[in-house]
Amino acid sequence: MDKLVIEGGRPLSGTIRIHGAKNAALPILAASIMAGGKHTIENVPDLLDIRVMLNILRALGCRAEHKGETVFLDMSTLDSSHIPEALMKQMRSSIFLMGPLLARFGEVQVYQPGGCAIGERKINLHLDGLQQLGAEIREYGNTIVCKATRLIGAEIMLDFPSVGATENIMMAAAMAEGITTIHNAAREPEIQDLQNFLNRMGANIIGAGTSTITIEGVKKLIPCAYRIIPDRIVAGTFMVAAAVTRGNVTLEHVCPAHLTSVIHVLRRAGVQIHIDDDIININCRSRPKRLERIVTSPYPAFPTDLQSQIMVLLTLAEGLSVIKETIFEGRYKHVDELTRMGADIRVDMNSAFIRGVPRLYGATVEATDLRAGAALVIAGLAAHGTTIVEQIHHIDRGYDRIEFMLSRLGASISRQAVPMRKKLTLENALPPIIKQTLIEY
Ligand SMILES: CC(=O)N[C@H]1[C@@H](OP(=O)(O)OP(=O)(O)OC[C@H]2O[C@@H](n3ccc(=O)[nH]c3=O)[C@H](O)[C@@H]2O)O[C@H](CO)[C@@H](O)[C@@H]1O
Ligand SMILES: C=C(OP(=O)(O)O)C(=O)O
Repeated sequence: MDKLVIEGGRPLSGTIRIHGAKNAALPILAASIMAGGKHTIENVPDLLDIRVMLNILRALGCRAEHKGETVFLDMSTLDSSHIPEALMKQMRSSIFLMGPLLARFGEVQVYQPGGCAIGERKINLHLDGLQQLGAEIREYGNTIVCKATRLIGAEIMLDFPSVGATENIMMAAAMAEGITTIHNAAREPEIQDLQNFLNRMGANIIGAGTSTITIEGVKKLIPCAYRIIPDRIVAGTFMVAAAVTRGNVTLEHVCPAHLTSVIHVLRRAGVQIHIDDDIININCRSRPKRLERIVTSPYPAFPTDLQSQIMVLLTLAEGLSVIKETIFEGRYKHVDELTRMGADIRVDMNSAFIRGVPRLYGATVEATDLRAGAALVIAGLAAHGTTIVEQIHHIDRGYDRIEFMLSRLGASISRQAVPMRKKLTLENALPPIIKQTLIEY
């Protein structure tokens, strides 16, 4: 178990390159099993979730190697459609394998997935969608068995534009008989990336990026080489970090079009942003302005995955700001930690009221989930004194060595190992003299 130790108060300055998108890479790695043979996937970041996905692929019989930022996959040895429960529970994205395994084997056994505790995160829309394509689904406690002798195209209307359900259905439908139309589909850029990857393998899909996706099933997919899009949430995190520390930072290898809502919100807060092709410069010299209302909603609106980070900026803005979180009911766990650093925040239902304070103070805080952890790191960079962020395995799920990237921008941040605590048992708690007496007795 590691922790991050941050000495705050230094403006970030310099240039860094943004790594590939976790949320694009994970479904694409899952989709690759639909084509037997060798794939090369580039711009894949070295994240905990990616490691888990590669371990699942290995457990299913594939060969998978991650060298630098390239993943080499050989799907010709894939021989199982049963995801081990222990691996399934390590992240939410293990559910992405359901559609592809069903398409390839006609059956799949999975378990309820794990992942960050940010809400209930049901999988009913995934299961309903697969059922509409002809799958028969049985649930035995935690175990889900899904079978389909034939997958047949269907008209599917999602009750909510779920990112994961849209992706799972797209993948299964890519090899179904006939045409599938997904209405009220999610429109995130990662869905367009998945469409591009599937089409590169020979699928026939149009419409990703809009609310209606049409998939004409094909009989066979072929392996391919593909490059993952840049991570818009990592880019957004660094944009906020630059602004909060009143720094001047240039981000390379980003896709500004994927960050429209974020750029708009930061500009409203008084942050200067310059865009040049795939480069974004963030410059902030003064105290941020308050933001009356930020509402997290499906893309292209402001992303829930940047809600905790933007909240840090608002803790230091002049006046009262309001955030409304509409995607995950449990995504305000960073609030208590920020309060311990001096922030003034009140939460009422899904709204957070943030009254800006002149400064935050260093404290020992705990990352409760991935983006909450990133927010605490940003708060530590801006705070007076030392901040220690614990439970950083959550942060490692989505940021490739965050401390390394921030150090390159002049931050004082280091990763330190936390010594393993001795398990507290009655025996461990007894002083040696009493232990000896007991043994003799
Ligand atoms: C790996 C990945 O891409 N993760 C992203 C993906 O997660 P994920 O795909 O899990 O998010 P969804 O869009 O599916 O979830 C959004 C909302 O729908 C609900 N829901 C979802 C599915 C379902 O079957 N039933 C149901 O009720 C969820 O509980 C949540 O309240 O989109 C989220 C919303 O942008 C992001 O925060 C995550 O970073
Ligand atoms: C919630 C997130 O991811 P996941 O869906 O993988 O838990 C995230 O990336 O912020």
